[in-house]
Amino acid sequence: MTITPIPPCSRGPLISAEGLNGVGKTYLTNRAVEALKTKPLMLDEFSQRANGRPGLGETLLRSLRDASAGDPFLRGGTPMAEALLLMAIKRHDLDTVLPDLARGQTVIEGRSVDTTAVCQALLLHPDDPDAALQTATDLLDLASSYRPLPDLTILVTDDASKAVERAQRRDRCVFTDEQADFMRAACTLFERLAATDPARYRVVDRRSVDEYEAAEQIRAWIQGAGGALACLMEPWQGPDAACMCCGRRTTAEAA
Ligand SMILES: Nc1ncnc2c1ncn2[C@@H]1O[C@H](COP(=O)(O)OP(=O)(O)OP(=O)(O)O)[C@@H](O)[C@H]1O
Ligand SMILES: Cc1cn([C@H]2C[C@H](O)[C@@H](COP(=O)(O)O)O2)c(=O)[nH]c1=O
Repeated sequence: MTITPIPPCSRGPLISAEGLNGVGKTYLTNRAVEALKTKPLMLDEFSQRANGRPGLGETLLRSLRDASAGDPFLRGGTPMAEALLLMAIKRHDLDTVLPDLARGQTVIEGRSVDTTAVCQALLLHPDDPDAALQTATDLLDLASSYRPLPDLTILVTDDASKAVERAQRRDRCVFTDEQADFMRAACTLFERLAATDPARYRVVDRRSVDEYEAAEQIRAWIQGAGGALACLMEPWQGPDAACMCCGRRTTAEAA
């Protein structure tokens, strides 16, 4: 029996933008996209969904908002149950863009399962950064059994205090000391998590590049993400499953 590899999938790349509230994900990604001839499909961050699109994802998000009584990090006191709901929302997001990926469109998610891994791991281990890192990695493994991880994850990072300032100015609010501390811990954990998987993450650090360079780096990463992508498999179906985008199986038996 000979196994003949088949050509790469014609799907588009799935890219996520990650980082703290107010770090500039939306601002820089929009700047980057302005410079692209072919525009990606942008999947809104959670706060942009306030007015509600119909559907299951929105309903799940509303129940998290209700249960967390206005907490900016959707903390309702049961971090693992919340983690599973957040992963379900991110699975729902993927479901809604599968037809776009299948026709070759680039899709950019404003936040993906890495935010879930970081925030929920910090809630599970508020005083133990190493345990939080291990749990964040484990939560990403769990998330990757719900849905494929993004092909590329762009982490925008900065001094946490600068991100806090920008988010406060934008939202005309003042974070409590506890919320600002949570953001500082999330900043460190995002950076440590990114370092565990350099193949998937690209990090733009606003402490060392200005906004023009940052937007240009992001543009180049988005532009370079397409082409020669592997098929997108249902993680829970194993390696012989058909691609969610092109419908093919990754290996074909030849006579
Ligand atoms: N280089 C910059 N110069 C001026 N304003 C900026 C810059 N970067 C970001 N901002 C502003 O800071 C605010 C926060 O940025 P942005 O909304 O992009 O953050 P974000 O990472 O998407 O945050 P969140 O996840 O909370 O939505 C916005 O009002 C944005 O316009
Ligand atoms: C996806 C996700 C989000 N959050 C938090 C992070 C923010 O404080 C809000 C949503 O804001 P956004 O920047 O507009 O997306 O929700 C979270 O705690 N866990 C998550 O998985």
